[in-house]
Amino acid sequence: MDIFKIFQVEAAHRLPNVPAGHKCARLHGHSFRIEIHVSGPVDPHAGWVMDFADLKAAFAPIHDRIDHRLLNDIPGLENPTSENLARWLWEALVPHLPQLARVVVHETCTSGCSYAGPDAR
Ligand SMILES: Nc1nc2c(c(=O)[nH]1)N=C([C@H](O)[C@H](O)COP(=O)(O)OP(=O)(O)OP(=O)(O)O)CN2
Ligand SMILES: [Zn+2]
Repeated sequence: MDIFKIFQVEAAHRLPNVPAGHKCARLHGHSFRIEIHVSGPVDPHAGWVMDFADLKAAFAPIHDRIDHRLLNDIPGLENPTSENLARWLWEALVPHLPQLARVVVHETCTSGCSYAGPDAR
């Protein structure tokens, strides 16, 4: 079964590799909505895959690294597209959360990215 928790991150970015004149080359900010999904069996006694609180605790140090930051300043996020942010989040989180199944980055209300790890297409 797959469970998830949603986190809100306020952050600024600019995209350095877009074509000349692209609006996203300018510094701007987003209220990123980030879904962290884990999957596994439902423990028959607890009745859950894992405690949502443990999921929140695993994400907390990463939230601190990106919230109210300029993403371009963070090593590995020099080109902070949704795709690169999703991959960066995966790599930061998976050592602490081996049940990680998917990272979804909602950059705006209408745009985002879903990443299920390097073994998925
Ligand atoms: N594949 C990607 N394309 C774009 C990314 C990205 O990370 N991956 N990022 C941007 C910009 O950062 C921009 O902030 C978001 O783009 P967009 O969805 O075009 O933003 P709008 O709010 O203008 O969208 P509308 O729904 O058209 O109003 C650009 N592209
Ligand atoms: Zn943007």
